[in-house]
Amino acid sequence: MTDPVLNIPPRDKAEILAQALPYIRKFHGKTIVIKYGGNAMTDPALQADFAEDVVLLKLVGMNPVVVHGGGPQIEAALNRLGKKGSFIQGMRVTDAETMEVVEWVLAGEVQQDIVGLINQAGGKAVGLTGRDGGMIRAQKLKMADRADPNLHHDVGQVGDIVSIDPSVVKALQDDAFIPVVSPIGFGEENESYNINADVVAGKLATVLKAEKLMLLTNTPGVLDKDGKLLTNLSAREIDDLFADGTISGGMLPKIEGALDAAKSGVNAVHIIDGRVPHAMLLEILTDQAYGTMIRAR
Ligand SMILES: Nc1ncnc2c1ncn2[C@@H]1O[C@H](COP(=O)(O)OP(=O)(O)O)[C@@H](O)[C@H]1O
Ligand SMILES: CC(=O)N[C@@H](CCC(=O)OP(=O)(O)O)C(=O)O
Repeated sequence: MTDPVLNIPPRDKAEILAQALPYIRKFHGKTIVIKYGGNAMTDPALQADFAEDVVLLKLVGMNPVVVHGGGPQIEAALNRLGKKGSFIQGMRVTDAETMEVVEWVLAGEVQQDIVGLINQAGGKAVGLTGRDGGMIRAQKLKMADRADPNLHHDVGQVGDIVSIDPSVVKALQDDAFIPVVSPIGFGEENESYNINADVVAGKLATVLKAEKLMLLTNTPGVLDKDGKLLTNLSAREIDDLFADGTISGGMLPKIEGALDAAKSGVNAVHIIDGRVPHAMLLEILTDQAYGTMIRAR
């Protein structure tokens, strides 16, 4: 499909690669964290394109790490059980039954689909949750209300990341594997936590000292009140957008994850449209500015 805002037609991969050499040199050996949002992965043809693009990045010497979401897929599974999900400030309220569904949908279904597609495209993907290698330690999130910080919301088993140990991801990268991470953490009593995938992607990019963080979603980027694409956003501009309600729902944790990574030293942080074929390759391998770039200052 054509990008609805920028009016960019789908590009042929060969055309992208013709421009790519300087970027392949620049990012050789660098880590690129790619958040693959549940809303960007609804079309099977685009999923196959995504997997091929990840393999291509690996083949030319970069180190892609995929963190996947699955909000719509979790919602569909809950609906099949006669349940309906609810969200507070972009976070799913997660009771014990919902947590079980989250674990089997993310780790059992979505992650394994992505692993299978990457392997089919010629890569060697390995699926991990935050439990594997003791990667993501979490605790129960204490969520303050955005409008009234004295008010707190109980969102159940939603996790706040305590620490990320990236050694399992690094070991896999060094061995030519492509890690595919589900956003599930574990607590002191070995309890499971549901963590927003954007937040995991932001923190993982930071601890891996990634060169780039790309968040693939189902909008052309961050939009202003009139639906116009904002190509560049600083921390201050983001505060204004939070304050006037322009950013809401799933975009709240996305921008938080993005800003956290930008402030912690990840060089380039982009929110881009995963519905555009090869959006990720266009962003990484061409000089085309694309989606919204999040800047620390
Ligand atoms: N200012 C904004 N610009 C773009 N999208 C926004 C904005 N505010 C809220 N959103 C919503 O955020 C959604 C993306 O977040 P989310 O649904 O969690 O996607 P993903 O599954 O990719 O993480 C968009 O589809 C849109 O509905
Ligand atoms: C706490 C919380 O909200 N967790 C998310 C985890 C999946 C996710 O983040 O999926 P997307 O990236 O597709 O939105 C959820 O349960 O939906």
